Amino acid sequence: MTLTVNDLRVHYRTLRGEVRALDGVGFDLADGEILGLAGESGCGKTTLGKALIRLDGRMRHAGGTVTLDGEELPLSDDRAMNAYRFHKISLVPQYSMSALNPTRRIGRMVRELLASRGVSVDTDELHRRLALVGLEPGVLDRYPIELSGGMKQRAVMVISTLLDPSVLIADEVTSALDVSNQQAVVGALTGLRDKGLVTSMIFVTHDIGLTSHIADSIMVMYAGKLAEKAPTKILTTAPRHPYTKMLIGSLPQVGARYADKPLSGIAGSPPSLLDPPAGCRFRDRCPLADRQCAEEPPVVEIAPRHTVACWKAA
Ligand SMILES: Nc1ncnc2c1ncn2[C@@H]1O[C@H](COP(=O)(O)OP(=O)(O)OP(=O)(O)O)[C@@H](O)[C@H]1O
Repeated sequence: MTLTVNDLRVHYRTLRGEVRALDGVGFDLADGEILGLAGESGCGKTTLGKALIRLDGRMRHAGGTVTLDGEELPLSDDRAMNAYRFHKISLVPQYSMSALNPTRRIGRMVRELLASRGVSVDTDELHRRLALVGLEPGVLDRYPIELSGGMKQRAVMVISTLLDPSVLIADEVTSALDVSNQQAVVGALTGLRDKGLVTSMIFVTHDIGLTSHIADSIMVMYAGKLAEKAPTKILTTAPRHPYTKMLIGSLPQVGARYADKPLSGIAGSPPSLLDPPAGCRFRDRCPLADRQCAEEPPVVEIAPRHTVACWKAA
């Protein structure tokens, strides 16, 4: 098992109190697995990715453990995390392609980044990796503004995986791209895994349709908790959590006309994570909710590799 996350709790300190962005999340990431992480805005996807790399000043590790390749990560110790960050676990952050330094050529950024980690550039290897994601060596002499969004995103992916991390977290790397650039980025990510340059991957996205093309399994989060995790085929064709069913049911279908099949959203909104209610957090929006749902549902493995947190899923 590459990564084991157990009852992870990460809060943000705010003037109004602590926001319980991750409130007891647990899952495994197997060797070679690409895990799609889905759920509506604010459910904690980005917080999970950040927590595994660096807790910023407002974030607090409130409990739980993360084990990577058999070692527990010192999440609260920023300095100790340096030994893991980028070397063993790496992140392509949301909006990272727009955050590239506009005054630096790509090649110089690579050299500076590697130097900061005490590693020198192996030019042949760098060219091989660029080719793997469909980029010419010439991109190293270019400024970010000279590259398309998809090229920048692929360059960031190469930079993030130069030290062959065990886990790569890719946060919304396809959101701002057109369909063909999305395909190129998804192809590049799977190529990095298939060539063994990263062992396993967490692919964070709003787009459950796209993630089903790349992910071996999908985890759906709701309001800081795990709702359901299952192999992709099962999660998309036979989901058990009412929230997953509604998410899948609200996906638009190409060719379906609104008049024949109106798009159905999920009425209501998630609870505030400042002071979340007890019990199932989805119950105010759930058509199946009853008195039992005032108790917090346990996360149950209802079939091999299929876990779900819902009283009504059994
Ligand atoms: N810096 C912060 N300070 C306080 N609360 C925060 C902060 N960043 C995120 N949050 C809150 O933490 C919760 C989880 O946010 P997070 O960004 O992890 O969700 P997300 O699922 O990644 O959303 P999105 O898809 O919009 O990126 C939300 O309630 C959000 O408002």
